[in-house]
Amino acid sequence: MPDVSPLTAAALSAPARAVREQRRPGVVHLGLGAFHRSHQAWYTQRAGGSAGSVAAAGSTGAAGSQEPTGERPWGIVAFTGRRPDAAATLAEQDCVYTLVTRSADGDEASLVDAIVAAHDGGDSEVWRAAVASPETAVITLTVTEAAYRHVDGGADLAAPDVMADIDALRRGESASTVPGRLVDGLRARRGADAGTLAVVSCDNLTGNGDIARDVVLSVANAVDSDLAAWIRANASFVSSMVDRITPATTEADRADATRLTGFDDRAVVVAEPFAEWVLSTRVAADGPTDAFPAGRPAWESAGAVFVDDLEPYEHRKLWLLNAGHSLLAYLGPLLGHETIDEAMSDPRCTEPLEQLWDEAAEVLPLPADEIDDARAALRERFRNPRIRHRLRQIAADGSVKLPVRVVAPLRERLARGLPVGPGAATALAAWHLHVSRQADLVSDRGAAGLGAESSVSDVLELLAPDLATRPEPVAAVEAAEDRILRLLDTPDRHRSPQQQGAPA
Ligand SMILES: NC(=O)c1ccc[n+]([C@@H]2O[C@H](COP(=O)([O-])OP(=O)(O)OC[C@H]3O[C@@H](n4cnc5c(N)ncnc54)[C@H](O)[C@@H]3O)[C@@H](O)[C@H]2O)c1
Ligand SMILES: O=P(O)(O)OC[C@@H](O)[C@@H](O)[C@H](O)[C@H](O)CO
Repeated sequence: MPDVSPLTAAALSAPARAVREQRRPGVVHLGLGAFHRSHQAWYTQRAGGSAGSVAAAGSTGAAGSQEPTGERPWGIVAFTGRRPDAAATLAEQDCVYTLVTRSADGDEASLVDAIVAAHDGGDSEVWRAAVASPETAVITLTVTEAAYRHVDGGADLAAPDVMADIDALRRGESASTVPGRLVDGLRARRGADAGTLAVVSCDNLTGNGDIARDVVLSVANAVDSDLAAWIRANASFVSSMVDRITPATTEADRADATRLTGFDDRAVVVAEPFAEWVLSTRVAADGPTDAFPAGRPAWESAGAVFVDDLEPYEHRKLWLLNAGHSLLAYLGPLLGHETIDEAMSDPRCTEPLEQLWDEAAEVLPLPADEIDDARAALRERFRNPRIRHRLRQIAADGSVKLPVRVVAPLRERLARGLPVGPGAATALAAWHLHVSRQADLVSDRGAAGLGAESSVSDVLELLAPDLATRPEPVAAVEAAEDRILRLLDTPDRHRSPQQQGAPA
């Protein structure tokens, strides 16, 4: 390989460097993972300022293409969720990183420079100062579904770490959970009299802004009711539907990026070309009257859409894309597959996938042609052979994901007198087999009680207690489980001899 230099801000073109110097640190982000870098940071970059193009030879594109608007371009102060590593890595390269946009035909690399600072989320002093800064107008979140610690109507106040946070916050000390950290930051903002702001959730949950609000207010109430009242009046909580398939980065991805740019980048992110962001403008009756009371980047100029009623968009995405992902993530490994595209080449996976989509389509509040288009696009996106999206990554935390992706549309069907359907039943049965028979693959503390002896009723009790005593769902999932077990016993041309002996 020709000369490879470490990636720093010096790699940016002169106009991009000029834009970067003007960036206003108005967005604070919590959860500095792959998805934030491929999605919100990319939208923010494209929303204002000039291109973040690569100055060096070998570049193949620019992350931003907007002309300067006259307003200062926005910048992001990003915090890791759990470990400091990602912040340290990014900070070492001036927070500039490569986005590899990977289509079925090839890769395009661009540099993203919208992040202006990266910090360890455990550094509570820096976190408080960032949230309390009068320049901060928006907090965005990508912390995973499980991190909200959500139970009906609020945070799980009986969970030991949430209880510990409440005690710590009462003593004026820092918190460790996401709801606790948000309360800690917002208390500092109240203390600084820095005024209103918006909290935007970008995690795969229905009504994710409402969930963020509920968990924050419940923890704040337990700490200090005046603080809760201040947060209610000053912080808007914005729900958003986010979409861009972004697998965890591998060493091979890093090498690909280096080949394209000539830089050694330790914070590369790879994503599909498709991207969607739909944000709700609806506000709570007792909160700020504007969803973004302190302003925001012009994300719409980068393709984001603002709507009053988000529900159809989030249901489309969660009940088709994410439900399909979860079905494949549990069924696929049982059949010897490792990635989404591998599972998509196996009719034993695609048949229940299409059934799952048929079932969701019947209760989606959208025109049939829109649903057909979305399904056609998903087939193509899932089949992209160059996006190696590992089923194991998607499988994590099924106990939190399945209620949102699979149980919610199923409940909607039952409410309308429709049958359970084999697609949803297969997803739930495959999850049961995954957690009860593939312990080495399971990463889900919510599923800890489901061992080899667990039954379908136990599964439903955990995911959907209201369905656990109803004969139809139990029978449908049991029948689906039998079907999967028969598949596992049947030699198939899709399975290598090694795989044929594996699961059971
Ligand atoms: N990757 C995608 O394709 C994609 C697409 C749409 C939405 N999302 C949403 O973004 C989330 C993150 O995805 P990612 O690809 O960036 O994952 P990632 O593993 O790269 O990053 C996850 C981030 O969340 C933080 N985190 C995890 N658990 C936490 C906890 N308990 N408390 C605080 N922080 C915690 C981690 O520290 C990390 O910063 C997903 O869970 C999903 O809700 C991801
Ligand atoms: O990121 P998670 O863990 O919520 O879910 C895994 C995937 O289903 C998800 O990341 C999708 O790739 C994404 O939602 C596509 O926009």
